[in-house]
Amino acid sequence: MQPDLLCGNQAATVLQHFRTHRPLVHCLTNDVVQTFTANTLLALRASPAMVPDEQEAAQFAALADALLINVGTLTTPRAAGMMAAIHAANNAGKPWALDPVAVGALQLRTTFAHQACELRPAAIRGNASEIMALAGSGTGGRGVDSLQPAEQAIDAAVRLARSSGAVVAVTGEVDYVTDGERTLAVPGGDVLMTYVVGTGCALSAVVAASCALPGDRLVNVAGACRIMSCAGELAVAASRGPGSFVPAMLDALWNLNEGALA
Ligand SMILES: Nc1ncnc2c1ncn2[C@@H]1O[C@H](COP(=O)(O)OP(=O)(O)OP(=O)(O)O)[C@@H](O)[C@H]1O
Ligand SMILES: Cc1ncsc1CCO
Ligand SMILES: [Mg+2]
Repeated sequence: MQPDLLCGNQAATVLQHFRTHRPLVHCLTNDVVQTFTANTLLALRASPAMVPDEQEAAQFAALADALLINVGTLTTPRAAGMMAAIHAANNAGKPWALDPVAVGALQLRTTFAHQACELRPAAIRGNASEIMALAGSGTGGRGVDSLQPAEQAIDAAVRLARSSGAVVAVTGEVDYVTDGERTLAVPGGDVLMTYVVGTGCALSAVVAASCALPGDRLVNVAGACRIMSCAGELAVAASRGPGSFVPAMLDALWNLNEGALA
């Protein structure tokens, strides 16, 4: 089945909803990407808060609009805090998203991610190797990097969406977003984005936030992907390499408009 292309006006609506609803996003993410993730959400006018302590995480997940669980630098105590937050979010009816960083060969995070998939995530966002490993059709990537193109993970993403109930986004040169029945293709971005740490992790925070916005969750998650890939393109055009890319990316998110998304 050929995926449909996400329309520019659908992405523009998602961007507008970010700016009017300003979702409060509880981010339990890895040590490498905390500041970039928070700044990415702020540039979209959302509100990030990192609250990792197990007791506080359970309290805060019930208050926030959405929760991000990213296993990039998972440790046993952090896993306990994340599980407490997931249960609190579920009990409060709040959506949460999973980023299965480097899931596959490493035991703690792989076991944790499989358990998390049983707990009704609203969305899962990963690169091709991660999504294939989580769907049971691969052993993961090269550390946090993918060894496969996103196209190769579409079937795995569809299976994972059906088994977990989540909207699954698999990113790469083209991003594919599926609810297990419909699949949307989201073009754009630039290969330079893979040479700056955390573009995928920050996207996962935007995906989590998008699940708290009004509208169809599939379109919201695809819109989140388009917002990041579009800002990435604009940032590459305005920068000279990975160093100047990061501030250019935040500026591009801040200034993003309907015309660019179309
Ligand atoms: N070859 C490419 N061409 C264009 N855009 C790309 C390419 N590869 C990735 N991207 C974009 O980069 C962003 C991050 O996706 P990627 O698949 O690299 O995530 P990731 O591997 O989880 O990254 P990280 O773990 O560093 O956060 C997405 O917006 C995606 O569309
Ligand atoms: C480099 C790295 N190592 C663990 S998490 C992370 C961020 C990219 O996923
Ligand atoms: Mg990643």
